[in-house]
Amino acid sequence: MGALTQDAHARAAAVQGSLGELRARALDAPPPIPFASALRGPHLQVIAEVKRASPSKGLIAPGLDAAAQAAAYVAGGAAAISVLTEPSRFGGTLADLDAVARAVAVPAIRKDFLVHPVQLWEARAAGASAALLIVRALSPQELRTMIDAAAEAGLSTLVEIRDLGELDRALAVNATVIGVNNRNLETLVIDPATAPGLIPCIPAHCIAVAESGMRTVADVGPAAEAGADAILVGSAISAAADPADQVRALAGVSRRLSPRQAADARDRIAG
Ligand SMILES: O=P(O)(O)OC[C@@H](O)[C@@H](O)c1c[nH]c2ccccc12
Repeated sequence: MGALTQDAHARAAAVQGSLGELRARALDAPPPIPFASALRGPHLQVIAEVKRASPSKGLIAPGLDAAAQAAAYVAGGAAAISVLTEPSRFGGTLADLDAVARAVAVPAIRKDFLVHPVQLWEARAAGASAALLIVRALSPQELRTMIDAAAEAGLSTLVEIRDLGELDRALAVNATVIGVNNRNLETLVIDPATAPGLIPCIPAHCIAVAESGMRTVADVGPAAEAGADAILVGSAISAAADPADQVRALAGVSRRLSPRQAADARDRIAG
């Protein structure tokens, strides 16, 4: 992940001079669509991702039409669309984000290794309603700066964690939508037990999202059982012959309706 964040710093530096213009474009963009409220419901909500490629899988769907793909996801019931904008490993572009935000009436999320506020203004200028912040990729000071900058830009955040220490850092900056990544971004290895293990520790007032490595309804079961409000799915649906149908199947899973009991869950992990 070091290389990806270094790269992100270089990309941020390259657009630094355009901050004024980006802020002006952000103010002209259609207003952001509420993100957190889109992710609560009796069924598991699906954040469907537009993903052309990845470091672990290589090319997934290099030729996909981002806007058409997002429209198909929404037809299948997706509550929000995640759009990779990282160019070197994920084949993403800000143009994809812009196209998706124009094509659908659900929140679009900028998915990238965001390290600098100017990238949040880029996201809002491209029509995003939310942005991903990866706790592991940011110092505590940077995380605070990015949370504040996102709020100033009018963006909601999806704050990504992988362990209890990172959950505490997310809660310390009042994150409300918290994603638990099953994939270790350093080794790229998926551990499907990560999200189901940590989600019960996420306080009930937050939205809990299980991320990565889920392809089938059976794969989603443990996250739903753990009390996830939403799942984030990319590879499986980006390459699907019928993406609407696949999202529809995943979106049909009932979530556990009892509130998460964060204090108890922590005790179980600690003890
Ligand atoms: O393609 P998958 O295994 O369904 O995963 C989607 C999403 O969780 C993944 O793309 C992701 C989660 N966190 C990230 C951070 C950066 C880049 C990508 C990601």
